[in-house]
Amino acid sequence: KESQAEKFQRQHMDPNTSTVTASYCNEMMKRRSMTVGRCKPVNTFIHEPLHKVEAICSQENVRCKNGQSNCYKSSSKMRITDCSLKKGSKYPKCDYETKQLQKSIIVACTYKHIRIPETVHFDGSV
Ligand SMILES: Nc1ncnc2c1ncn2[C@@H]1O[C@H](C(=O)NS(=O)(=O)C[C@H]2[C@@H](O)[C@H](n3ccc(=O)[nH]c3=O)O[C@@H]2CO)[C@@H](O)[C@H]1O
Repeated sequence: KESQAEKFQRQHMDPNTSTVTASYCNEMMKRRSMTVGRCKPVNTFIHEPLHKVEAICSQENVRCKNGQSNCYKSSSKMRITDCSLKKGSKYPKCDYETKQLQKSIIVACTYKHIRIPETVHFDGSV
C-alpha cells in the first residue's frame, strides 16, 4: 500500500518537466492514476526537485484549509502546472485544462523520523 508521502509524489511531483504542452494534464492525470473511477477535479504538478519541496517544511508555518496546523508556505515561487477538469468533461473521458504558473505553494508535512520531514498533502498555491 502506498504511503501518504508516496501518494504525494505520485500525484504532485514532476521535477523533470520544464515546459508543458497543452495536453500535459490529459496525459499526466492518466499516467499518475488520477482518472480511475472518477476524474480528479483539480491537481497541481510541481516542477522542482523533491529536496526543494521538502525544504518547505521548515519555512513559513500556516494553517491548512482543514484547520490542521502542519501546513507550510514556500518562501519562493515554484514552477507548477495546475490541471483543472474542463466543464462538460464526462468520465471516463477526463479532459483537463493545462495552466503553467510560478507561485508560492502550501503543503502539509509530517515527520517520519525526528527531523526528517515528508510532504504528504498539497493544500494550495498563492
Ligand atoms: N494537514 C494535513 N496533514 C496531513 N494530511 C492531510 C492534511 N490535510 C489533508 N490531508 C490528507 O491529504 C489527502 C488529500 O488528498 N487531501 S486533499 O485535500 O484531497 C488534496 C487536494 C489536492 O490534491 C488537490 N489540489 C487542490 C488545490 C490545488 O491548487 N492543487 C491541488 O492539487 O485537490 C485536492 C482537494 O482539494 C487526504 O488523504 C487527507 O487526509
